[in-house]
Amino acid sequence: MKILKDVGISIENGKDQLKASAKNFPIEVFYLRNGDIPQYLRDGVVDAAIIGENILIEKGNDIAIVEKLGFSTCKVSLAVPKSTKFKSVQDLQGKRIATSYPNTVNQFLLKNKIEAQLHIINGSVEIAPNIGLADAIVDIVSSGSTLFKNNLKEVEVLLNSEAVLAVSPLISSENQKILDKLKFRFQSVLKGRQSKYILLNAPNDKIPDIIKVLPGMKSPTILPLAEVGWSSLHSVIDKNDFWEVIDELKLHGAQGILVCPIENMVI
Ligand SMILES: Nc1ncnc2c1ncn2[C@@H]1O[C@H](COP(=O)(O)OP(=O)(O)OP(=O)(O)O)[C@@H](O)[C@H]1O
Ligand SMILES: O=P(O)(O)OC[C@H]1O[C@H](OP(=O)(O)OP(=O)(O)O)[C@H](O)[C@@H]1O
Ligand SMILES: [Mg+2]
Repeated sequence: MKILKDVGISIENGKDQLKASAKNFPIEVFYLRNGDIPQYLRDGVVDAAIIGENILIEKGNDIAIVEKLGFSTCKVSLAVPKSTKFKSVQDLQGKRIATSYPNTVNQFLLKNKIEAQLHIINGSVEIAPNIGLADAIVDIVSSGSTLFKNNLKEVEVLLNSEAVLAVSPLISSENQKILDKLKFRFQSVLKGRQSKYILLNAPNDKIPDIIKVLPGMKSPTILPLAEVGWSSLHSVIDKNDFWEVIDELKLHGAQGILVCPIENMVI
């Protein structure tokens, strides 16, 4: 809902309403059960969906991903009780594994030539070893606190997941055009989230060194300050390089450094 809001699409949905229209963009939004979405896409009931990649891997291998969206990141992991001496995945031979992700687990077992017994359950998977239902589990791990609370330890990551925009194979060319517009807006917001706008003041003789640290989208903007011999530089930096860049800029004589968030970045 936040990414839709950030791309300027406002959804009019009353309390607990499962179908809503956008006020200012030609889409309808359905709030559907996560695990049902791959089938809705396959059948063309919906043209596109925002869904966890882990669910597509489990139930919708045939469905194309349009864009990775960078939120709801999690792993699908194998975990065993803390007290279990676990050396390698071969220790799973003949063991019982509880999971809501049977296809993902079966593929993993096949790849590792392991024969194990699967217990498919829909939720509260982490409790399975404690109630004697299984020797190991495969489930979503994010912070790891659910594993910790249930005395389990993660021993293998089967896959990494994040929210994605997925498309129905039956989408019409008319609706594909709308989806392309949506994808473009998502990309602009995601690039913006990844970047910061930076402004700083520097003596003119330091500008060549500073430009090397600040490549920007094309090249930095340089504006003269009222004080002779000084300029203001504006540029865009990657959020992840932020602190290293600031340290280098200071070394090169930059002053009055301002860093601002970017709402949208259209390249
Ligand atoms: N703790 C978490 N941290 C990050 N992402 C998560 C977490 N739990 C779930 N997700 C992501 O969100 C998606 C939906 O979560 P989950 O499967 O828990 O749905 P749910 O709301 O419990 O739905 P359902 O009731 O249909 O099972 C998951 O497929 C996964 O991609
Ligand atoms: O590593 P953590 O940060 O603890 O997150 C992982 C937990 O989050 C999800 O459960 P959720 O709270 O969605 O409950 P659910 O079982 O009802 O889906 C998932 O099924 C794990 O149990
Ligand atoms: Mg959940």
